Amino acid sequence: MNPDICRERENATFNTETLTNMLDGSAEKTRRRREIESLVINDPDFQHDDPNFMSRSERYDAAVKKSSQMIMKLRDYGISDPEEIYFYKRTARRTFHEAFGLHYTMFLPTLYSQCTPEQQKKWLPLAENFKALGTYAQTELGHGTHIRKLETTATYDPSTQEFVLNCPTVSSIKWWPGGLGKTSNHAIVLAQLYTLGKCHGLHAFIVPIRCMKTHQPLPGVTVGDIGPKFGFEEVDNGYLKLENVRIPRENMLMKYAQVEPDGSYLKPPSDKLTYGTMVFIRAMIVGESARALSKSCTIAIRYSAVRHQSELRPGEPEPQILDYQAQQYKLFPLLAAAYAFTFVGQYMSDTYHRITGHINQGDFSQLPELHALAAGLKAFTTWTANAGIEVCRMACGGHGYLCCSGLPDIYVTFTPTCTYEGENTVMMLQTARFLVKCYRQAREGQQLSGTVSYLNEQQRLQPQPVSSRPTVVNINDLASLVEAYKLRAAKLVEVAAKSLQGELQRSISQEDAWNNSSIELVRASDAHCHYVVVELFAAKLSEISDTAVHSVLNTLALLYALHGITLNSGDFLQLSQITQRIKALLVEIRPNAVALVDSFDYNDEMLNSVLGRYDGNVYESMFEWAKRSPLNRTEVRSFIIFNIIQKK
Ligand SMILES: CCCCCCCCCCCCCCCCCC(=O)SCCNC(=O)CCNC(=O)[C@H](O)C(C)(C)COP(=O)(O)OP(=O)(O)OC[C@H]1O[C@@H](n2cnc3c(N)ncnc32)[C@H](O)[C@@H]1OP(=O)(O)O
Ligand SMILES: Cc1cc2nc3c(=O)[nH]c(=O)nc-3n(C[C@H](O)[C@H](O)[C@H](O)COP(=O)(O)OP(=O)(O)OC[C@H]3O[C@@H](n4cnc5c(N)ncnc54)[C@H](O)[C@@H]3O)c2cc1C
Repeated sequence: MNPDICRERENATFNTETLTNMLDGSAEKTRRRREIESLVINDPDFQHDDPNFMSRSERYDAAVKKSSQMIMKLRDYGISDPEEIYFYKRTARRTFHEAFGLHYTMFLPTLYSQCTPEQQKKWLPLAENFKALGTYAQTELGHGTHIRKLETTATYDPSTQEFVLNCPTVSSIKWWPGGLGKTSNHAIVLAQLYTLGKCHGLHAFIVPIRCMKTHQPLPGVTVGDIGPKFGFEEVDNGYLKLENVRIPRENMLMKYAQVEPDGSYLKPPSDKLTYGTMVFIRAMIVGESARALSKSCTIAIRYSAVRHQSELRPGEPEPQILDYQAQQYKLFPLLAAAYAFTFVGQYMSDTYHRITGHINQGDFSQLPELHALAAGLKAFTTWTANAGIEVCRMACGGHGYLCCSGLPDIYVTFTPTCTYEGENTVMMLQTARFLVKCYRQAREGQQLSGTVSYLNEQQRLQPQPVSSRPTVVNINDLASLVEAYKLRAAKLVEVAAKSLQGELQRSISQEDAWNNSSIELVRASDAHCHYVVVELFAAKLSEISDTAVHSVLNTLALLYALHGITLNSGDFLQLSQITQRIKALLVEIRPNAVALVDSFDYNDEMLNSVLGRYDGNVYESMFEWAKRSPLNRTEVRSFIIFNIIQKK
C-alpha cells in the first residue's frame, strides 16, 4: 500500500463505512451490494482480456459472451430483484455497455409499461427468457429529435388484420438502435399509424426482424451494424429498413391506444404515453451521471494523493499534487457535484416510481412535471458530468490520457448521454416549456405545488418584479443559499417569459417568439435544475444523524452551492466574499478528499484504473499494463520500418 494514501485515510475526520452505508441506504444494503459484486469479481469467467487491446469485432464478441454468461449466472444465483441485477451487471460491465443493454433498458420496460395484460402474457415470457431479444428502434437517419416527423409507417389492413410496415425513404431508415445491428431478433418500432385512411401519429409496434431459429433477417427486413463510433465499440448500434413487413394486429402495443379488428381507432388518455420509456431512461440517467462523475473523481483524487510534482517551498520535498489550491479547485467542486447528483439520482428514481404508480391508477396529473424534471435533470447532470470527466482526466496530467487510467473509457462511454434519450438543449427547452406555463399559471393566481412552487412567491410579492429584488446571501448558511438559488430561478424564468412576451408584442408568431427566446429559455431551465439540485442536497443533510458525516457533507454542499454562484456570477452578488469562502472550504475538504472518494466504495475491478487503485501503487501497475500491449508482443513489429532501417 502506498504510504501517502494510507496517511490520507488515517487523517480523515469521519468514518467512510458510515458514509458508504448512507449512500447505499443502510448497512445491510452495503453488505448485500458487496456480496453481489464479489460474485462477479471472484468469477474466473469474467476475467476477460482488456478491451483496449481488442479489435472492435473481438469486443463485440466478448460483450455478447459476457451478456449470455450474466443471464445464466443470475439465474443460477437466483438473483431477480431489479436493483440486485443492476449491481451484478454494472460490476460485470465495468465502464462499458453490454451487448443486450437495450433489451434490458428499453425493450423490456416498454413491454412492461405499454402492453395489455394479454400482450404481456405472450411477450414477457419470451423476452424475459431471451428467446425474443429486443431493441428500441425509434430514431431514423433523418430525425432523432423531432419524432413527430418520423417517416416509418404502419398501415392497418383490415382484410388480414395485420399492420404493414414500411420505411419509404432513405431518411426513414431506422438508425442508431443499440443491439439492432447483429444481436436482436425483435424491435419495438416507432411508426406513424395509418388506419382507415387516417394518420394517428406515432405508435409502438413489436416487429420480428430475425428468424428465432436461424437468426437470419426475415423477408422485407434489411438490417446491419452502422460502423465504428466515438465509443460504445462493444455495442452493435444498427440500421433497419422495412419493406412491406406484415405483423399481426396484436403486435401494436395497445395498453393506451387501440386499433379494433375493423380498423377503428381508440385514442389514448394522453398521446405522450407512447414516450413513456424515454421518460424512464432519462430519469435513470441522472443516477448514471453521479456514477460516472464519482468514478472519475475517485481516480483523479486518489492519484492526486500519490502523485508528487513541482516545488511548493524551495528545498522541501515535492508535494502531493492534491496540495495545490488550483488542483483542489478543479476537483473538489466536482466531488461535491458527484455527491449532489447521487442524492438527485435517488430522488429522480423515487419520483419516477411514485408518479408512474399514479399513472397506472389512471391519474395523469403529474405527468407534465415528471417529464419536465426528467428532461431537465438529465440534461443538467449529464452536461456537468461530461465536462467534469474531462477535467478529472486533465487533472491527472499525461497519465490521464492513457487508456489504463480508465478516464478515456469513462468519457467515451458517458458522453453520448448528452445526446441520446433526447438531445440536451432540446430537453432543456422542454423543461422551459413547462416552466413558462407554470409562470403564467402563477400570474393568473393558480397555486403551484412541487418543484415549481417557488413561482407562487413571485405572485405574492407583486408588484415588485423578481428581477429587482436584491439577493442577500449568508454564505455560510445552506438554507440562505437555497433561497438565493430559488430567487435566481424565479428571476430567469421571469426573464424568459418576458422575452417571449416582448417577441410576441412585435407581432411575430408563437414559434418564432420561442426560437428568438431560446437562449433565455435554456438559461431558465438550467437555473431551475440547479436550484432543485441544491435544494435536494440541503434536504438530504437533514436526514443525517452522524455528526462527522453531516459535517463533511455540509462542507461539500456549501462548496457545491458557492461554486455554482461563481460560475453564474452575473446572476448573483457578493462575489469576492464568496471566492474567499470557497478557498476556505477547499482547505476544509483537503484532509477528507481521499476518504470521501473511498466512501463511493468502488473496488479496483470496477474502477478499472491504474491511477485510481485503492493501494495507490500506480507506477508499477502502469508499467505492467504497457507490457501487455499487442504492439509489444514482438520486438520488431512492422516490416515496413524494418525495411526502411535496412535501406539506410
Ligand atoms: C431495470 C432497468 C435498469 C435501468 C438502468 C438504467 C441505466 C441507464 C443508462 C441507460 C443507457 C441505455 C442506453 C440508451 C440508448 C439510447 C436510446 C435512445 O436514444 S432512444 C431514442 C430517444 N429519442 C428521444 O429522446 C427523442 C427526443 N424527442 C422527443 O422526446 C420529442 O420529440 C420532444 C419531447 C422533443 C417533442 O415532442 P412533441 O411530440 O413534438 O411535443 P411538443 O414539443 O409539441 O410538446 C407537446 C406537449 O407534450 C409534452 N411532452 C413532450 N414529451 C413528453 C413526455 N415524454 N411525457 C409527457 N409529456 C411530454 C410537452 O411538455 C408538451 O406539453 P404542453 O406544453 O403542450 O402541455
Ligand atoms: C450512442 C448512441 C446510442 C443511441 N441509441 C439509440 C437507440 O437505441 N434507439 C434509438 O431510437 N435511438 C438511439 N440513438 C439516437 C438518439 O436518440 C438521437 O441521436 C438523439 O435523440 C438526438 O437526435 P438527433 O441525432 O436527431 O440530433 P439533432 O436533433 O439533429 O441535433 C443536432 C443539433 O440540433 C439542435 N436542435 C435540434 N432540434 C432543436 C430544437 N428544436 N431547438 C433547438 N435546437 C435543436 C440540437 O440541440 C443539436 O445541437 C442513439 C444515439 C447515440 C449517440
